[in-house]
Amino acid sequence: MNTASPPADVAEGLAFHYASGGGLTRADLTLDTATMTAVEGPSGSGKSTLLALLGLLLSPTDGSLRIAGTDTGSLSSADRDLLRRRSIGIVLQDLGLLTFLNAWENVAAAFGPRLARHRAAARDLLGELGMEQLADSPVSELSGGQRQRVAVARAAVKEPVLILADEPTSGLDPATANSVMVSLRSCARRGAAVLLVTHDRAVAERCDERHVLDAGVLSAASKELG
Ligand SMILES: Nc1ncnc2c1ncn2[C@@H]1O[C@H](COP(=O)(O)OP(=O)(O)OP(=O)(O)O)[C@@H](O)[C@H]1O
Repeated sequence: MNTASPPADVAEGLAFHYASGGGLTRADLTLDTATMTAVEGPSGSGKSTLLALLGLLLSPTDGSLRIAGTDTGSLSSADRDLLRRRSIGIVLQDLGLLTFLNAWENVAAAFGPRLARHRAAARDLLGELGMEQLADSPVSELSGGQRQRVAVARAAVKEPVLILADEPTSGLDPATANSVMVSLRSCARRGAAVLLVTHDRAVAERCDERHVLDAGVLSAASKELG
């Protein structure tokens, strides 16, 4: 971990209340660069809401959020979009890959429509994530784990300070889940703060920091949890 760098993300008293009454009651969280952090929690505890807040996809009803040194509370919607595009990579559960493009084109698409300009960066990163041989494959022909790694590469290729991953190993067999975790670790080694939400204790245990969400309240995982 690079302790000289300021945190990628600091949330204080972050909260979001849906009209239904559900949501996120309180999250205090610091995400350091080059570090993997897990948030565990049962269904309905607020994991997706937290991820959407950290990804600037939702605006908090309370609390503050600083990303890459910028206080997001005072930003216009255009500036929030800009900060998201520059500083955050998101791997959603529904990966949102473009099925008519191949693997490297999907990664390059993170930069915009001029795919060929970013061919080298996209292929290099896929190579780092163990996907060199599959860079030219249509994503429709890739396995679930391979697609997940393409989505990780797409989130990471612009070298965001923060990478958010929603259940990145969900539905994968242990070997494939391992390859996805290795890919996320590789992103952290490149300097990103990586946050993943998971139901899977074994996945959380591979992270440097662990937090638990319970009924909308985030707290540090106690060491005796393992
Ligand atoms: N769009 C919405 N409108 C109203 N309530 C919502 C909405 N999305 C989520 N909620 C409520 O907010 C709470 C937290 O939901 P959230 O999806 O963040 O939980 P989660 O931990 O991600 O669940 P899961 O693991 O099942 O995806 C739940 O009580 C849920 O019913």
